[in-house]
Amino acid sequence: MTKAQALVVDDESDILDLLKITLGRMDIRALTAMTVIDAKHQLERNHFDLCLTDMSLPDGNGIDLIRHISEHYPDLPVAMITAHGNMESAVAAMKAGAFDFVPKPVDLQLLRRLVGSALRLRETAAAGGDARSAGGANLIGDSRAMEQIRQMIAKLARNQAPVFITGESGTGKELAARLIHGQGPRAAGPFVAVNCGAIPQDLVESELFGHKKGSFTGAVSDKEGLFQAASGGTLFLDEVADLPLPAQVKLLRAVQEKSVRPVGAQQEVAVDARIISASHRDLNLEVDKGHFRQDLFYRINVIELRMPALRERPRDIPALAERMLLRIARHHKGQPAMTLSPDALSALMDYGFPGNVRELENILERATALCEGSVIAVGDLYLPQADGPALAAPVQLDESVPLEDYLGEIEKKAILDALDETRWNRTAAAKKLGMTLRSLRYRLAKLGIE
Ligand SMILES: Nc1ncnc2c1ncn2[C@@H]1O[C@H](COP(=O)(O)OP(=O)(O)OP(=O)(O)O)[C@@H](O)[C@H]1O
Repeated sequence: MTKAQALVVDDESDILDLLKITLGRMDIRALTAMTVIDAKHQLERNHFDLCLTDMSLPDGNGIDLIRHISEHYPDLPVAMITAHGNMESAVAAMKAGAFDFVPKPVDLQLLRRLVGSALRLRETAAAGGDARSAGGANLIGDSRAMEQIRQMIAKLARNQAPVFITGESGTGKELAARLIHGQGPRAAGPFVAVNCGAIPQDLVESELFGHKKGSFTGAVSDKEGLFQAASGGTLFLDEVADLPLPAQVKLLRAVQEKSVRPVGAQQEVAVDARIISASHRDLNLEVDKGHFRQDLFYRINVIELRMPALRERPRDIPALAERMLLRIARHHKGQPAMTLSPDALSALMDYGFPGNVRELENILERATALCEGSVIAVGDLYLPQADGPALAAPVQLDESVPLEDYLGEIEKKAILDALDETRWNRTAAAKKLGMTLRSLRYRLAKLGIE
C-alpha cells in the first residue's frame, strides 16, 4: 500500500505544524490548507486518505467543507477538530457526514487512534468486506425495511458518530450494534455490551468508569471501567434510559470530552470508545418526564436507527424461521431440521409478536421440543390466539419481565402442575402433557428443574 496522505485544514499555523509532525511520525504525508477554498483546490489536485478540519475558517466553516467532501468524495473520512466543550459543532459535523471529531487541545494519543481507524477504513474498503455479516451474526430478512437497515448499518459503520438504536424488545438492537462495530474500522477492537438497567445503582459509575483502590468500601484494588475496556472498540449501552441521573452527567462528559475520571481518581484518562446506545423506551418522553438529561440525549442521539417490529415486516418470517430451525437442529447434533406446516407458517405470519424476533426464536425452540414428528403443526406453536392447546391462561405481560422469562414461567408452571398431579412420575406427567418422556427430560433440564 502506498504511503497514506492527509489533508489538514486549519487557519492557525501552530496547529498545522503540530498535526503535520504528528502525522509524519505515523508515516502519513500531510498537505495543509488554511481556508475552505484552499482545501477544495487541494482536494481537486490530490488523492487523500483522511481529512482533518477545524470548525471556523476565514472564508467559511468546517461543516461546509465536510458537506462538500461527503458529496464529492464520499469515501474520504473527514474528522472535525472542535473547540473544547463545543459539542454542538461536533454533533453538527457528524450529522453532516464527519467520521469523528477531536476536541481541542488535541490529545495526541486520541488523534493517533482516530487516524488509525480512518486508515483501516481504507483497508476494509480495499479488502471489500462482507456487508451483511459480522462475527458470524447475520441480519436475516429481505423485506424493504431490513434492506434499508442493512444499508444504514453499512453507512454507520464508516463513521464514529454516536448512534442511538430504538425499537421494541427483541427487534435486534444489539445485533445491529454488533454489525455496526463489526463492519467498521474498529472491528478488531473489543465490542463491550452493558445492560445499564442491570447494574446496581450504586455501582453504575464504578462499572462504567472504573475506580481507584479504597475509593469506597469494597474497592479493594484499582478497577478498570467498561469505557476503558472498550477502548479501541465500541461500547454498547443497552437500556441507556435506565442510567441514574448522576451517571448520566458523567456519561455526558465522557462522550463530550472523550475522557473519564474513575471513581476516587484525581486525573481524567482519555478513552477512545465508540458509543452506541439503545432503549426500547421513548427517550423523548423520558426527557419530558425529567428522567433523562436532554443534553445527553442530544449527544448520544446524533444518528438514530430504528429497528422495525417483526409484525411490520411479516415477509421476513419464513426466512427467519427456516434459519432458526436449522440453528436449533445444529444444537441438537444429528437431528435433521424440522419444517413448518403451511398452516403453522401462516399462523406465524398472522401473529403480532409482541416480543419480536426473540419471541419467534422461543416459539420455535419450544415447538421443536414439543413436536413429535418432523413437521411443526400449528398446535405445536402454542400461539396465544392459535387453536393449539394453551398451557396456561394468558397473563397480562409486565413490561419489566423479558418475554423469554415470561414464556418460561408459563411452561414451568404447566410442567410442575403435571408433575404434582402425577406425584412426580415423569412418564405419567409426559403423557398428561402430551409429550414424549424425552421431550419432558429436555424441558426439565432447560428449565433447571431437578
Ligand atoms: N433480523 C434478524 N435476523 C436474525 N436474527 C435476529 C434478527 N433480529 C433479531 N435477531 C435475533 O433475535 C434475538 C434478539 O435480538 P437482540 O438481542 O439484538 O434484540 P434487542 O432489540 O437488543 O432486545 P432487547 O431490547 O430485549 O435487549 C437475538 O438472538 C438476535 O440474534
